[in-house]
Amino acid sequence: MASRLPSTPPVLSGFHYVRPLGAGGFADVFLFEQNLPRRSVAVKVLLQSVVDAEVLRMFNAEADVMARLSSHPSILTVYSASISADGRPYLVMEYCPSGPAGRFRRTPFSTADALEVGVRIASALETAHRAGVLHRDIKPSNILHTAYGTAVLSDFGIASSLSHSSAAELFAMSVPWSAPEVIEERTTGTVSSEVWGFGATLYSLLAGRTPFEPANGDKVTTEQLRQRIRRAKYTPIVRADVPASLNSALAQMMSLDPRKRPQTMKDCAELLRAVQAEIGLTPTALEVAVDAWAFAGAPIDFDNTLLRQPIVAPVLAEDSRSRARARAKARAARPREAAAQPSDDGTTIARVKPSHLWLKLSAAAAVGVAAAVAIMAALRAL
Ligand SMILES: Nc1ncnc2c1ncn2[C@@H]1O[C@H](COP(=O)(O)OP(=O)(O)OP(=O)(O)O)[C@@H](O)[C@H]1O
Repeated sequence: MASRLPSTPPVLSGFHYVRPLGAGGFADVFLFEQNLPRRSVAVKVLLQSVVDAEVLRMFNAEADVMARLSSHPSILTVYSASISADGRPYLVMEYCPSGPAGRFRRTPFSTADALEVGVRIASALETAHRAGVLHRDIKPSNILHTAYGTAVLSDFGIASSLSHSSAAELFAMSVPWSAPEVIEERTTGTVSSEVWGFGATLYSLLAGRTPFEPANGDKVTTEQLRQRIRRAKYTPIVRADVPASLNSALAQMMSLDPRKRPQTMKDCAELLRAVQAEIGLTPTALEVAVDAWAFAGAPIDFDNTLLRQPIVAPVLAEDSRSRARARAKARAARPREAAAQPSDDGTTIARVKPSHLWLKLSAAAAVGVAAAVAIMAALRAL
């Protein structure tokens, strides 16, 4: 959390301000009460002082990425995004009462809890990767717990495209959880560097310290920490309830050579699920979006720097009248007697609609009655 006072909460129509929740590098997060539907929401507001084209680009990308991904059960839900009356872009999100960030140093996670969180977050990341998105900032403070106690991945503030855009030029990192190749600025992010960040995060939750801090509690400078990460010497977590297989999985995720790490987040999840099975736990379900979803929709534009707001579409009377005319014209042009439908094997089946049948019967009856009247009149005239 940033060591500064939170900015003034924005005045938002339809929401009541409650209290500050936290502060990051670019934004403050406040608890608000939404009026309709009534619910508590977390509102992330960009700091006025940092709003420039690059920050707007990151904000737009975060809003779009989270909206695209937040139907995943382990990704924080975003409800809406807009701009406050005083010009600050904001995101309205699901409120999460807690997260591991504050407590993992005091109370490390049990192996069972860490494995469950691990499989959930690995599923979320695998889904993001399949949608072409890299998170690029995996760390304990970006995992939150929902009101129902489940872990969700948050803060896609520096996310970028897997297929690279100008966002990929940006080097951004949280050193204790960053891969050696990111620390050395050889890459801005890859699936392999995410695997490292994920392993380092899981290690932190279990060990109560980040993986390259000295185990004896000695303090190190950021530069010393960078050097230790560059050497990537894995220190096993010595705890009775942490099996060798879990240390081995974490060591693989934090291999110096990216080619020796698990190749996907799904592979990471499977390693953790195998540990769960080994120690008698029911493996946590792997929730990964199907490909049909991952490839649906336009790709996210990571370069958009516009000040965007929701638009209320005007409904023009003239427009709706001309659309009604067009609909009537289309109806008139439709064939009267038959509606054709292709069947599965390509055969076209024509059905006569019952209403048309009724019209035909009525017409036939009318013709019959008229003929009878004419015959009667002719007979009378004789
Ligand atoms: N949905 C939420 N519900 C509750 N608290 C939240 C929520 N989102 C963020 N917070 C709190 O606000 C703090 C700031 O969040 P933010 O996403 O700006 O970034 P950060 O990861 O802490 O910082 P940075 O992005 O600079 O690394 C978080 O650490 C967390 O305590």
